[in-house]
Amino acid sequence: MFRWLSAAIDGQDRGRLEDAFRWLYTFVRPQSKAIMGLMLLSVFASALVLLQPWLTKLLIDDGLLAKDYGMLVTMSVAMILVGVISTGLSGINRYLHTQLSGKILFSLREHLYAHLQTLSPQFFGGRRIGDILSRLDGDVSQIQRFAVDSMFSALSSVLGLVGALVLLVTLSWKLSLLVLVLIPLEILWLRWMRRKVERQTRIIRERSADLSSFLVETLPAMKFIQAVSQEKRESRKLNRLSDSYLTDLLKLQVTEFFTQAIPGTLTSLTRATAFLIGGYWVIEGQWQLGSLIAFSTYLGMATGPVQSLLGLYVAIQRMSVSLDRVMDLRRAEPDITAPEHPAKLADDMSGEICFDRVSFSYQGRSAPILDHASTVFPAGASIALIGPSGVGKSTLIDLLMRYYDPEQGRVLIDGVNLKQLAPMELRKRVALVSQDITLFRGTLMENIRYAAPEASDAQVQAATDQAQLTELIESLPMGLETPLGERGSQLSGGQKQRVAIARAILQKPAILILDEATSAVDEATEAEVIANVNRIFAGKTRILISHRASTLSGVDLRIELNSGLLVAENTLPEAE
Ligand SMILES: Nc1ncnc2c1ncn2[C@@H]1O[C@H](COP(=O)(O)OP(=O)(O)OP(=O)(O)O)[C@@H](O)[C@H]1O
Repeated sequence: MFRWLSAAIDGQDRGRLEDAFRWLYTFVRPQSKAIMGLMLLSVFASALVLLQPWLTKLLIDDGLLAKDYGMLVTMSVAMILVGVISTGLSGINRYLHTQLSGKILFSLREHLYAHLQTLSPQFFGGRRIGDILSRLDGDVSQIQRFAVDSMFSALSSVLGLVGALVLLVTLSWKLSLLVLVLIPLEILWLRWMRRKVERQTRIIRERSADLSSFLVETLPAMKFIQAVSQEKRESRKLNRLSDSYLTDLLKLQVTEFFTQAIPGTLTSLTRATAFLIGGYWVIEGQWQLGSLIAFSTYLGMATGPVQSLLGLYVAIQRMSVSLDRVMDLRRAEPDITAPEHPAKLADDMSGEICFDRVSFSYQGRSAPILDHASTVFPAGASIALIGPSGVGKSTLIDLLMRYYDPEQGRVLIDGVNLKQLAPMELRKRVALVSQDITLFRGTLMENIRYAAPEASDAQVQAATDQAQLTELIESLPMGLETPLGERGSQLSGGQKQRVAIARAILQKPAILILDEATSAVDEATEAEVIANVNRIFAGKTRILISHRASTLSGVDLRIELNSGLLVAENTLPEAE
């Protein structure tokens, strides 16, 4: 089946597509019971649809023309019953269909989201967020529409087609020959058009990704755009993107129109021919009027499914484009993985960090950030990591958090190579407060608890006191329960930093990193925050990165990063 589907699609690597279908099937399989139920319903519904014209034929030929009142009443009642049952079935069908389709759509999206969560910053850095969004939204919906809607419509089409063909032949095998001419012509036409549809669909999906990317990039940056008075420029950009989307959409519409219109016209021609020949037979008394009317209805019923089955071609082309775009996300491999048997860090770990001849450079950049750099961040000490801007201090922290692995050398915590640890285990023990504070829509309380959802109210209260947040909380209308708005837009830079520090306090890490974490607060508040941090995290390893001398005064050790090397210098007098 997967091979057949892949073979029906042009322009793509078949093996790759077969894999994609197999992957898609893993989401459909768990729903097999619901699918069977819906299939049964479809069989019933199709049978009822096919019954209607036959009842009409009996009503005309055996009731009206034969002047049989009993038959007239029976057929009328039967028609009403069939109509009512059909309506009931279509209601149930719709409900179950939406349920099934929703389940497949959401499990697909949740699976992809979980996969994205395993990917490194390198992946997200190299992609436009709007493009990822468009794949997760539009493309996933397109696949779901195919996996459920098109498949069921294909099933009822096959049932409708077979049933209608049988009844057509029963009514008149001679006139049925017309269908034999019509169907091959339609198939030939659609085969010819499908490559065009596939190409244009791909373009449309890309245009839609361009639009999403534009909105995702510019909406959060609106304040900056206003500040530099570039609103018109962005509006023009949106206008250009919309224009090119519309142009390509219209091209696709025209192609799709002709793809469907030619078979439609052929059907009308066939129908007219059937009326001409059949009508002649009725006038000549060789055929009955009811049979002619039923024949014409069944002809429509036979060509309708042929069209929708062939329209399935178009749906497959559209879906294969989306499937490939989604699989592109699925195929992205996580750079950082947990080893099969990960090591554990002791509960009372000391927090010593060792860089052992570590080399690292970013892809596409020639200058290495670290070049056989070695040093030890002693356990329980407060250490200033210093170096000029852009030298690689944050990168070093990324290596320590294992967002990247070194090209050479090892990073060790308590003597354990980070590569032997599950990233989650490591990151639970290291709290990082960086320059960019991530806050989510939700209350202040929820944001502070983000890294330690199990923390009690009293613990949150204590953490906010230690992070100098008391005054802010008192000024907020609902205290800790105040909603923060999109990405904490109601807080100042310094307040955000203190929220992040409270968060880190609750995480109870063995190692704390403050990467420019207090740069946005005034020196007096900073001194207080740092004094508190030193008190709360006494005995834990603390790494401070700052360009402010005051932040770094009073540390136990300074480690300088320069030209890819790490050099440690003691700041305290040697102990006796
Ligand atoms: N994802 C990336 N891909 C390629 N190059 C990068 C990436 N991130 C950072 N760099 C480059 O690596 C170098 C080190 O950046 P990093 O942010 O680690 O410096 P830093 O010492 O923390 O700087 P600052 O003190 O200004 O915060 C810079 O030259 C930067 O341009």
